[in-house]
Amino acid sequence: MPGPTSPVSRPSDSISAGELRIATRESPLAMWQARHVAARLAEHGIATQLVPLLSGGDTDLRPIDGTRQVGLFTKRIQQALVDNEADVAVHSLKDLPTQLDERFALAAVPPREVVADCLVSPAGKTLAELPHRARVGTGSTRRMAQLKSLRDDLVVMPIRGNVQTRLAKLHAGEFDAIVLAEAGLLRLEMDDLPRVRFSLDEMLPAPGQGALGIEVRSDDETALVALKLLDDLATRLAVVAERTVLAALHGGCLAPIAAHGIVESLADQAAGRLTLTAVVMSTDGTKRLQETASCNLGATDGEAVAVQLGTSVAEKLRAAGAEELIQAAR
Ligand SMILES: NCc1[nH]cc(CCC(=O)O)c1CC(=O)O
Repeated sequence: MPGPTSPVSRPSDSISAGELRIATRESPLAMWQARHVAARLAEHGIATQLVPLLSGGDTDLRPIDGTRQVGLFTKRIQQALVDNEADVAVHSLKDLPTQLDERFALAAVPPREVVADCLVSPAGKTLAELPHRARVGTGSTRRMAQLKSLRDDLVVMPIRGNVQTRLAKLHAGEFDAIVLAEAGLLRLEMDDLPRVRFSLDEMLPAPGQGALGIEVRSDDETALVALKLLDDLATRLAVVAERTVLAALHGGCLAPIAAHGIVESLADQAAGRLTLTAVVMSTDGTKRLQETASCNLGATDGEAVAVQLGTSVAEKLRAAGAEELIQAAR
């Protein structure tokens, strides 16, 4: 233990000079996320450089783990870590497959801001205000199922593309409304876009929604120490629990599975508590399985507790018939 006169050692003192290279795709959301991480690191005196990666072309398709279905959004920037073109990969955690690659460490999960989904329509209507048989755009079975259970007259239609593309389709009149993660809109500085936030009871979010996940090479101590500065334990434990449900039910990002974790009183270790709610639905919204469970965090390894909680919630959902609903949605 250092004596009272020793200088206080801050983690950033041990980071050697040199810029950390942050890989980013060129979409506006990806660029915002990379710049956000650069700004947070700058607050700790850590210099960075953005490495924009061209999207499209063969490089996008190089499989890094043998599978092509999962991780479409995340692979290109992971490849930049493997090729040593960059040191830091910033993801929307929602897009990061639950099966993590051992070559990378999830070095930081920064504080989550807005977790909820919202309904976006030209006049900012609530779901109840939309006309009979309104056309609502979403590509997500999770959102489709919850929309149908709220209003079974709605015509839920598939929509693709990035946030800007979806908004353009809405404003071209292809849909009466669309559902988006509010976090994405806020990151894109669309604060003034007419929208109505769903409550968590109406529309439980996707595992990891609204959070970022930052990967570095597992053996890159410099990057690990630097990114650790941005890690928020409460958010990390919540998303670990949420993602454990998805993994345990073999859900993948296309399954009608929602999960939301929340940590209370983390500062007071003895009272810290993690609560997890997860939902599995039929895509037509008529069947809904829901489980909620809590655990004390105590002084134990929080992540192990979060995994246990996620596993036990997934087990209860499975016992209630979750896998049948997930299979049927494929
Ligand atoms: N799959 C696309 C995607 N990935 C992350 C976000 C938004 C930000 C987030 O959820 O963290 C979005 C758009 C959306 O779902 O509306």
